[in-house]
Amino acid sequence: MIQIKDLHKSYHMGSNSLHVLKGINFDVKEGELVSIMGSSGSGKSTLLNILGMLDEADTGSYVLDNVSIKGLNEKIAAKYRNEFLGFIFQSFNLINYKSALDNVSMPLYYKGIKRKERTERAMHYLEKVGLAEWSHHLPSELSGGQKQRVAIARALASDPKVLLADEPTGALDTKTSYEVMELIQGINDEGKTILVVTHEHDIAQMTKRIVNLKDGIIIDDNTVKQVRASQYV
Ligand SMILES: Nc1ncnc2c1ncn2[C@@H]1O[C@H](COP(=O)(O)OP(=O)(O)OP(=O)(O)O)[C@@H](O)[C@H]1O
Repeated sequence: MIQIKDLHKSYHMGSNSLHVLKGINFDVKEGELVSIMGSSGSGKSTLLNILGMLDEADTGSYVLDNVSIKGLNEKIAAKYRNEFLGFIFQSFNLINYKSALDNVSMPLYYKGIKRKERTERAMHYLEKVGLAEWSHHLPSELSGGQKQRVAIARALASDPKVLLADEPTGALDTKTSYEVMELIQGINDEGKTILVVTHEHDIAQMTKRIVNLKDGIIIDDNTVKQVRASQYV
């Protein structure tokens, strides 16, 4: 589903430059649930922004669902972004004056889907995340965990090929974090390819594979089973 080869990215500020990604290689197969881990500044968000087609690498290649992403013009990139990718953010990014239902159905409006189908699809995904009864509530009337569930329903409603989650539990307490991760696991069990950026070990352990970044390079890339086995040696 994703093939990344020798990605490099630097930021330039005046005469200074910061080499943030220093040759990243990895593949993600359809149906995987992968976490990208690393301490602050290791390059996780930079990598996720590139994977999410919000930014471009300086060199290297990125193939998403057999499409080479590098050098696409903005219009085509936006089309692929909408078609292929769903995003989940730490701070939920919901529209505060719109109900849960409207938050979930709004992206479908921009895809040209008719009102009746938009509402049906949005309700279907709100049911899936356990929030059918909250569909007419505003985000301010929902808990953090419920807000993230709305955001997950919104991401799923467009049926993207890949879900990209940037610290999806970063604003949640421990119990709610585990509940949100269990929801993400359930979505993955149904076949969705999901990448989760996190700096928390216990969250990464709830995925199936952990890619560990340090100073812009991958220092480990193991399945969670391998990681657990090595902890008992
Ligand atoms: N737009 C930018 N311009 C200049 N420097 C940047 C920019 N974005 C990130 N950086 C720098 O690049 C490095 C990597 O940042 P990045 O946000 O990718 O790390 P991260 O692992 O996601 O960190 P965190 O967990 O704190 O979000 C940091 O030193 C950061 O200050």
